[in-house]
Amino acid sequence: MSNTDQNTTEAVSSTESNTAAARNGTQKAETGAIEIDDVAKVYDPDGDHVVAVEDMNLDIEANEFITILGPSGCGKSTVMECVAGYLEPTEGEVRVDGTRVNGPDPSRGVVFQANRLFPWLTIAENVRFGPRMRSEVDNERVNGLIKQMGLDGFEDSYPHELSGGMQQRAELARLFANDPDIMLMDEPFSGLDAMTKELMQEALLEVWENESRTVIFITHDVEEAIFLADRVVVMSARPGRAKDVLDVDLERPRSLDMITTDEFTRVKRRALDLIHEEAERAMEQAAGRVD
Ligand SMILES: Nc1ncnc2c1ncn2[C@@H]1O[C@H](COP(=O)(O)OP(=O)(O)OP(=O)(O)O)[C@@H](O)[C@H]1O
Repeated sequence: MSNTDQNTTEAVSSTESNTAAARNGTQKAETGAIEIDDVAKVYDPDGDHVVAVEDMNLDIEANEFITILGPSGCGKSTVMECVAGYLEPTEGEVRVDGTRVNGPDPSRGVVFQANRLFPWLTIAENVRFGPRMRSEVDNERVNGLIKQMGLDGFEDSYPHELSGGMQQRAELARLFANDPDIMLMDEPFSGLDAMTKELMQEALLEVWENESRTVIFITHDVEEAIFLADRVVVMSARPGRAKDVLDVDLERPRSLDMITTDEFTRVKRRALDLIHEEAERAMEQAAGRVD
């Protein structure tokens, strides 16, 4: 084995033991740092040349919870898909723990707005699916996640027998069961009623606070973005880039009554001002008044 191979093997195994220890709650994993480095993405269907994202730069630390806000069509999903490895940037690159992203990887789990549970599998089978594919089923962990998501008693139900909120909770349990270092969530709660959404936010934070991972969470809901995040990224109108990054200086664990604090109000006011500016710019763009 070359020195380089040996070093790499040692680095990987120390990362694995670090991750395992962190999942057992003894320390935080240090994997899952993301660098979005000068990323641009141009879509060119039928020669239309849509510059979706340009000059996008963002460094995210391992275990950070980042939310992304921005006007419709500004490129939020495009950025997330570049991090997931579903899309290749036209310029620049995304690195995870220093390594360039070249395609999808199980260490980066993705959740979309519409849940992707398999309709022909029960809830427990859905949650077990990823670990089973890797021959790594830990029934205690799967049952624990089902319980944490308030789904005990529904293990043998099929997705269509559950409400939308319960299906989305099953989707979260499935995501955590896959044990990704990075969780990429594209408006996962946007179809839910206000009460269910609050319960989902609390459930997500509860599991995340126990088992730190890096999260990028896209939302159009300013309060949701602030309540969940360590930092809120506000993107500019298309072509999207990080217009500003707002620190959320609220202690954890978070509770919903924090939305009345001065800090919450400060961040909310700033976020709304930025979004308003960008929404106006997007409308002027659409009307052909600015580039
Ligand atoms: N496959 C594609 N081909 C052509 N254009 C695309 C494609 N995917 C996205 N776009 C365009 O790129 C821009 C950014 O899209 P994207 O979905 O990333 O934005 P978004 O901020 O996530 O939008 P929303 O908030 O509405 O979900 C939009 O103008 C969109 O129409």
